[in-house]
Amino acid sequence: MPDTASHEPGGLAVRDVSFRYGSRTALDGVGFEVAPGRFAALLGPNGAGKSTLFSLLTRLFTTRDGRILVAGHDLSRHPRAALARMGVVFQSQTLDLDLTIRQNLSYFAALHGLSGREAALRIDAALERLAIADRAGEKARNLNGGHRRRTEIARALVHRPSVLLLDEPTVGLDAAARAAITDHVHRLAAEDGLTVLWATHLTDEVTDGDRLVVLHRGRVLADGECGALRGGRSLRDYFLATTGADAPEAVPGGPA
Ligand SMILES: Nc1ncnc2c1ncn2[C@@H]1O[C@H](COP(=O)(O)OP(=O)(O)OP(=O)(O)O)[C@@H](O)[C@H]1O
Repeated sequence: MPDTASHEPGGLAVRDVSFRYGSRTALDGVGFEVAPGRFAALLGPNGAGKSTLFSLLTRLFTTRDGRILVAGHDLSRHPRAALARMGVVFQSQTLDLDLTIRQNLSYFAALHGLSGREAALRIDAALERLAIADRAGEKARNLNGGHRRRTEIARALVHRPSVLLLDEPTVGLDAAARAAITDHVHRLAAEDGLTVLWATHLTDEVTDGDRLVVLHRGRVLADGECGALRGGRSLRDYFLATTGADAPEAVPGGPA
């Protein structure tokens, strides 16, 4: 049985965060909060600043402008405590293709100080949760893109984070795999209480009950429940009207 009651509650808060690359402003006073157990979509066109924000959230970059709180822990003052509560799925693929699925997760568990029976139980639970337990003994190289992504999500859950960050996690996947992964991660929030921040430029990955943060040219243009924000319009039309940017939303056969 997957261990689903394992995620301590804890939300995410981004407060007045700014970042510049030299003279170029990439983020300008960005602020939003994601309540514990909510799925939040960070929707923005290319160049909006999503990857820059993810780099700040994961401490690849740091800034003095603004604050980030992960499950109540200030990322710049208590980075270890904050990062320990965070799971991350990066945009580019980060599995060791020559290792099995289980080995990839075991290696990651060891980095978090987990080994033996405890690590094995957690790995089993995470693989079950992403419905890839039956592939555990296979080398990552033999998996398709969708299953590799699921493995990365499972790996991000092994240390039982309360906040899960995903940076455009469906890039390069076909419509069916995209729908499956979008659905899996929505369920992690709804059923397991995980706080999720899902960066995307695809409007069909966002559902009406999701928290929606629209980022454009480094600023938050809208923040609220998706269904309420879009009203009678499609999300794509709402997004176009809000940003003036084009959104390559629906891939035929993609998530509803
Ligand atoms: N290393 C860098 N040096 C200078 N400017 C950069 C650098 N990285 C990003 N930028 C600029 O910062 C802004 C935000 O870029 P960022 O990559 O964060 O956006 P994004 O929303 O993630 O877009 P994409 O989906 O294309 O990755 C853009 O104007 C981009 O050109």
